[in-house]
Amino acid sequence: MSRPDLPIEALPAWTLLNDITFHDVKVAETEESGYGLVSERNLSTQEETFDVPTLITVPHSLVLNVECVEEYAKEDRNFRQLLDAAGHQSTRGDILLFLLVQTALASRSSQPAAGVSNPWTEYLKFLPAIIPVPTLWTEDELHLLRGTSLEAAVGAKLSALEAEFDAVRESSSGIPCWNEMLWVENTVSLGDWILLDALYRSRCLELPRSGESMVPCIDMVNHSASPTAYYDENSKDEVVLSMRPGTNIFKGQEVTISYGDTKSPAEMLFSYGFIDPGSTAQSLVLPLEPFPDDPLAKAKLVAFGEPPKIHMSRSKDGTTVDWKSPFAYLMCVNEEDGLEFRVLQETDGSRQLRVFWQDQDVTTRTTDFGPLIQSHQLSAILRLRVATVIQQRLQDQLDRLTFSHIPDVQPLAAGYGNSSPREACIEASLLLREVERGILETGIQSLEKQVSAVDPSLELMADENVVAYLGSMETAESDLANQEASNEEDEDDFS
Ligand SMILES: C[S@@+](CC[C@H](N)C(=O)[O-])C[C@H]1O[C@@H](n2cnc3c(N)ncnc32)[C@H](O)[C@@H]1O
Repeated sequence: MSRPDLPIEALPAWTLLNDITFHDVKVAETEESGYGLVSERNLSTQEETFDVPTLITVPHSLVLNVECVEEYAKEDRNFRQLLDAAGHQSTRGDILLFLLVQTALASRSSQPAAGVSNPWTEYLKFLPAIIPVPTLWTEDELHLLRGTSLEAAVGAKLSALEAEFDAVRESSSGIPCWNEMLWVENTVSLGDWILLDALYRSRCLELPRSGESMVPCIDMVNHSASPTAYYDENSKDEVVLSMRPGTNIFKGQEVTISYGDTKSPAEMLFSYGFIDPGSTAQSLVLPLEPFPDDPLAKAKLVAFGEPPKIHMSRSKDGTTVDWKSPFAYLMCVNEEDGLEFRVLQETDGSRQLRVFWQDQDVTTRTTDFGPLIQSHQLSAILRLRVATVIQQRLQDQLDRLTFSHIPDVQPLAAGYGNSSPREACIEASLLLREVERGILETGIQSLEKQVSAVDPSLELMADENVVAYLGSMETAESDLANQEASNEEDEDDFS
């Protein structure tokens, strides 16, 4: 669907009509980040002040959150049917349905069969049609992410978006007006759904009272590691953008906020389409899979209840990596260690999977196996298993990152319609690869120290149970070797 654009010069008229006030700032084209907010005069605030200047005020009625979607459904009976059939599962899902309908309305020149226009119908026309997040990258650009944590994440997201769109299509096909407008006339496609998801992800805010929301005009403010403004809700529930205390903004300078300083580079790229090295946390999240030959793998996944992951974060000085992976502990314990699954029949006939650890019901504590194994007699061995699993997973990821073939790319020259990756995608992916490689290498080194048998002072290897366990393994191995040697002798005899 082609969404008609409105020039940014028309935004002041739209804001006036909708009671949004701008004080000494305007939305304008920036050099590198699309539209942004620019100061129209020199502004400054004292360090210790509560009386900070307000730059933008947006009425509560324009805040697009789950209540706003509900209110809209009260005015529009047809949308109510669509929301009841395909919505009410998440704030994001309801807002996407609302945006889908507004986009469909905005793209129609004739009187629509369904849907009631509201301020968002027009506002959407000011928003960019090109959003640099990886779910909207081309095939060639996605190849640049091979071996990074985003490789699997972007693929999984695209599959999830396709499934979501199919579900909306399916559940609304029985409602005549939406069936005609959305599906028979093919007014919207999967591509539109992916674009709306990207718009939502890159522009939604977490407000203190209104929760997850989109706010017109505040969503025109770009990010900086040294932000000069922040958003909040005032006593009238209006959303306000205010200057930070102790800042100076010169005439013509961009006003910025922080999109958060605890997000990983992958998260920044995934949500916003850029990485700011000055404000990202040195962290990395990798998916983890149970051992393929573990007969309890399925039960462990069901009992764990969420996708297994490894979270890693590197210290500020870059020398150590901390990791967390509650599933890795569950993954590494077995029946002989005291793990048991039982299926219990409830009085209402339903069946429930229960998890037992050393005869204690720990069904509600499956993410706690780290602490749970502490009291086990072979706790050090179990921790050694876990450390080895994590180390191997990091090594596999590092190998994939190192050996995945990155095409020798030439950036897309402006104005040329070829399929080469865009320069911003190349730069962002190279930065992501560099950061993730550093975290993986440091993580592997930290784990190597833990599991290394070379340094006897190290915690795991110094544990007497581990030494005894490895000693028994060595004896078993040498018994096996002796047995094989004597078999060979036998074979020699036969020959
Ligand atoms: C909330 S919107 C801000 C307004 C946006 N620039 C526009 O043209 O509508 C967030 C998007 O702005 C861009 N952006 C914001 N801050 C940026 C930065 N520091 N560097 C690069 N792009 C940035 C990214 O494309 C991001 O997805």
